[in-house]
Amino acid sequence: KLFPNKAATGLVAATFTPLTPEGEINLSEIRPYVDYLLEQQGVKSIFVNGTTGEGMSLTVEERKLLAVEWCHQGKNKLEQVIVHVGCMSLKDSQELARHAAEIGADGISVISPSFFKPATAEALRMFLQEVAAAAPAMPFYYYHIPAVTGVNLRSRDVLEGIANQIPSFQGLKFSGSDLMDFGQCVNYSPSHWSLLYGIDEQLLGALAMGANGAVGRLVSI
Ligand SMILES: CC(=O)N[C@@H]([C@@H](O)[C@H](O)[C@H](O)CO)[C@@H](O)CC(=O)C(=O)O
Repeated sequence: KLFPNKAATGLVAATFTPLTPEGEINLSEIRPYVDYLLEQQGVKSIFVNGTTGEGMSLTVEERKLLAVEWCHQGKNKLEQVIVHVGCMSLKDSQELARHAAEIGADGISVISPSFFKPATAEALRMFLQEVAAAAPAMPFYYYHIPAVTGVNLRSRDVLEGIANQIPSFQGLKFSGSDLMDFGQCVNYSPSHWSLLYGIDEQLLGALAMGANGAVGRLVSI
């Protein structure tokens, strides 16, 4: 099998990015953070450089340093380290995707570009495809978060035929409140995909609809 079924399920912590008082990334906090998540929260998987981690406000270099440290500290301890690699620039996203593969991350995730927004689901799929192709063996998760991106395309439309364009497609991180769209994604998805819900306050509803897990901030603190 080209892509072993290694989808992230259960609780996934959306990690904060530790900073020094001067605003520099503080890598020394990551090891105790991993231990805290495992020992105090019972969380075995993490989602780094996402919304909570303020990935979109960091430089590509900072994101790489963080991804390296999370993977290093999580090795043989965490089940999954998923690295968010979405950027406004396709080339930056591709660079981060390649980097995540090189450092042994377990998956990558990509948010929609949000300054020049894709007008159609097909246009967004093409962007995702180009990023995924830079790291074709990395399990790939589309990250839907319309309140932040302003991209209100239905995830169900984005998923249409996506496995043909992205053979490494592994699932969806759905941080939207439209449970009808989420439910339609559940109905469409093959069983080896993982549908991770991202609004902690609505998690019970999403679990009832078939979510395989959650990516959230409330377990990260
Ligand atoms: C906008 C936002 O930060 N949403 C959070 C939620 O965990 C959110 O903090 C929670 O529902 C509390 O409102 C997660 O979806 C974030 C997340 O998965 C990420 O950091 O990538």
